[in-house]
Amino acid sequence: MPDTVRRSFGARLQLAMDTRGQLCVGIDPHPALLAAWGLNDDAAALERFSLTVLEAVGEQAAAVKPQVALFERHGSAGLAALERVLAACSEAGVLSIADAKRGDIGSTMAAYADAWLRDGSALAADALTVSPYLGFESLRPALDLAQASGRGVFVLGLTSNPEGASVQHVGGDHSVAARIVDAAAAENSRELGRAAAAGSGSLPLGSTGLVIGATVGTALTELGIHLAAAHTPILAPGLGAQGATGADLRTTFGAAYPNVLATSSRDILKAGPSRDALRDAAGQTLAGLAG
Ligand SMILES: O=C(O)c1cc(=O)[nH]c(=O)n1[C@@H]1O[C@H](COP(=O)(O)O)[C@@H](O)[C@H]1O
Repeated sequence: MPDTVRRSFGARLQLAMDTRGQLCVGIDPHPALLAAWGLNDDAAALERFSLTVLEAVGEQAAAVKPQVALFERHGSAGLAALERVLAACSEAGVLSIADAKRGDIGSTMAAYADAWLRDGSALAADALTVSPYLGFESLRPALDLAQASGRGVFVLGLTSNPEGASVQHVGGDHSVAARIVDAAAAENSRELGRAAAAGSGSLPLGSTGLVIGATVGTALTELGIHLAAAHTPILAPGLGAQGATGADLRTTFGAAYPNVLATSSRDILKAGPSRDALRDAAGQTLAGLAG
């Protein structure tokens, strides 16, 4: 990333979605997928798998999202493979979202931010998934470093798994999820206000995103959560393998749908290792998102 005029993550994501559409392809090299692709379950195979996905869908996807857990399975060799995959995303001009779901007390959060969001870090990605369950403000080091370095975060809001409701729905009209959504919106208002004051013009999206599952159905309405007027990017996992469709996304998010980056992993990855088949699968998913 050049040191001169650095664009925000929100601006870069908006450009990528305007040009390529609203699809993020998850890079989740599960052991069963590696086997189905005829690969061993080792670090070299993770890299080959990931680079194949990147080559296949790099021009269709607004972003790719490597699932860090599946690299951690292979210890330092797996993380070294992830470093090379993140570097390859950057060289290919494809936004990378490291799905590590980090969250800790502020002093430790600063170290996670340093690892994933600092220029020059071997694991630097364009954005990182983070967990707010130690308190939204515990994420401050990541929020601040992301904005300072032209990167972003996606904060877990309403996750795609059914168990998430037992924590995230608590509080009714003042649910945990609604508070996270409001905190992200406030963060983006401040960022966009500073950008406008600095003469950067009006930016459509801030750099503090939310994770809201494609599978959440009517939960947004039930919890009284309104996303339409917010400048918050929304990462929506749950397409395909977890059962959600493009039509579900359009219904669930309504007027906020333009801010949604829909993400699918296994449903696309199972088409590999043929690059053409991966491309076709991503193309079909994109067509479903367009309606
Ligand atoms: O942060 C995420 O990406 C995430 C949040 C969430 O609520 N649900 C969810 O499935 N994910 C991730 O998104 C990916 C979904 O994979 P598939 O179900 O294969 O499409 C996995 O890497 C999950 O860890």
